[in-house]
Amino acid sequence: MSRVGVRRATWRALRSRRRQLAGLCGWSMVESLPALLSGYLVARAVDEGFLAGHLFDGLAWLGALAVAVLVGAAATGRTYRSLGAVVEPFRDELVDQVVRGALGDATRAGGRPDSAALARLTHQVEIVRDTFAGLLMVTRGFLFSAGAALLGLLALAPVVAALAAAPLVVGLAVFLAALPAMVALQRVYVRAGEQLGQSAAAALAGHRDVLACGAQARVTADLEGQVAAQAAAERALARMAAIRSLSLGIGGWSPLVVLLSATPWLVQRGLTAGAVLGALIYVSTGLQPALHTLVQGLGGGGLRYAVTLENLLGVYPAVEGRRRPGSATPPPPVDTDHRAPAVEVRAVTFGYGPRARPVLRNFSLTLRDGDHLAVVGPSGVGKSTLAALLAGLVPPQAGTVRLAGATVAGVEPTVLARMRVLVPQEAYVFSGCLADNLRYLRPDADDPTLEAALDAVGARPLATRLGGLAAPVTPALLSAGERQLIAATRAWLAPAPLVILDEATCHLDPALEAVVEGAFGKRPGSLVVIAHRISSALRARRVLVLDGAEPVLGTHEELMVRSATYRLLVGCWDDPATPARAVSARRG
Ligand SMILES: Nc1ncnc2c1ncn2[C@@H]1O[C@H](COP(=O)(O)OP(=O)(O)OP(=O)(O)O)[C@@H](O)[C@H]1O
Repeated sequence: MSRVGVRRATWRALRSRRRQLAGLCGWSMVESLPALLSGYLVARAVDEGFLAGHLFDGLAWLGALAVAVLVGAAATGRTYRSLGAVVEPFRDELVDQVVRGALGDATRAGGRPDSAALARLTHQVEIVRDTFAGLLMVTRGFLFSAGAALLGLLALAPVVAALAAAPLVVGLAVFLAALPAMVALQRVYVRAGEQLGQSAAAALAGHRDVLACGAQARVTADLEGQVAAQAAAERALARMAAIRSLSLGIGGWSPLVVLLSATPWLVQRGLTAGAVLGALIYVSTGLQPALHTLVQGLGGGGLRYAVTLENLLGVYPAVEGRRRPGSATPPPPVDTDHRAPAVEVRAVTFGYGPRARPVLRNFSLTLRDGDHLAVVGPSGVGKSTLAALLAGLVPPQAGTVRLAGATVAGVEPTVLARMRVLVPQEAYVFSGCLADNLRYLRPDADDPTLEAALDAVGARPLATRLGGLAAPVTPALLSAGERQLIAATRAWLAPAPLVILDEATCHLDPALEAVVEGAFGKRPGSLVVIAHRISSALRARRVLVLDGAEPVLGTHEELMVRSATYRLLVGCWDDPATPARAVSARRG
């Protein structure tokens, strides 16, 4: 995501809150009253009061200044209220988008949202909120305070305004010229920190694997390299602070020097002592602090704002334009071949680490469109691994997995979502209404379509119990089976031609499981069921037995003859839903 994206998002946030921004500007104007009047009132107090021998007149002018200060202080409180009205809605939009994006990614990938990443992103949203607020405050503070001080200087004498404004402009120009380089360095620093955080977290989470593979030295060297890179980035950023000091020196301090050294000349031209004092007050209490705040604010929080927002927009670009279910842009088309097999696994070898024994070795499988396959085997043999390979969640170390002719390894989640839907055992349901949960993989589905899906999958009683499509869903209050039923209905609605159920109905009673699998069996496309009960195998057209040796593929009858593992599994499965009628139903 580019800087242009950040600029566009910022302008959009400001433009859409013009009224609140006008309020902020109005109160800022009142707040800058002391900055506008201070030098002028002091000049009058000195010239017409104290130097003229009129003590009370002088005090009266200073009293007027005190009133202006009180009014300004009262206005400061109101500026913060207006600031909240501009900043908080922007923050809400960002949070909304980040959470939607994370849920969308998780649902499309058929798993849980990455809560650590989500926490990191919402923390970044808070950073953006705080720095956006800071940026607004320092920018408008500079514009109004420096503007007011320059106006005051003009009122005193145009020549002193020119003497003070010239160095200010040069100092500001130096700072603005260095700003892009500062943003670039800040970006490098933030990226280095993120990379280090991710690598450290990955190393910590996988420390057993690291030890098992004997990779401690390599992992430590990698992390040390990243620590060094982050330190170098921080040093480079710190060096940039020198530029900030230079611009402050030119723009903030040299106007004072210029004015002081020009005093004799100014006095010769008829400038009064009060006017000289007033000009010095404008520079030292108006221009200089305004520039100081701007430079420190932009150079600190402003850089963090730009880089953090850039980061967020890069993860969820829709932050730029709020994405709503139903208005989602369709994912790019998948380059599929309708004549190709629905699933084609060719000579796949996969293991969870270079030294780990492969879970699948030289494994091949072909399913035609409309096929219905059950996968059975002892615990830990690799059934879920096969499901993950078919779903493109893990890439094979050798061989290929193709769905309708398209390779799945390394494909974007949005594209994968068009090719297959994987329903894991841990059903993912999010807080929201039932309809939102069901529509997640098919945002354009209207209510009648959702109702039809509920009927097909046998989820109608659950929907009625919850209170209909608009009823709120609280995942923690649902039973595991109810969550599975919602996830199954969502998958049934998905446009993907291949459905993979990985023990996705294990918490349903056998009768409801039969209804769900029957619904998927009638759905156009292909179905792979990692079987939890023998009844699932009996309903399938073909069964794949994985037992660590050579996988065996066949019908139930064939496998009863050919596979001792299968016979053993059938014998062990204590399944009340295994009557002969299930076999005859399948045959029919
Ligand atoms: N992320 C992982 N990292 C390392 N090893 C893993 C990982 N996931 C699974 N394994 C190992 O791979 C093998 C196959 O696991 P898998 O979950 O595919 O088996 P399964 O047949 O689905 O088992 P179950 O029926 O108990 O769910 C097991 O030995 C398991 O310990």
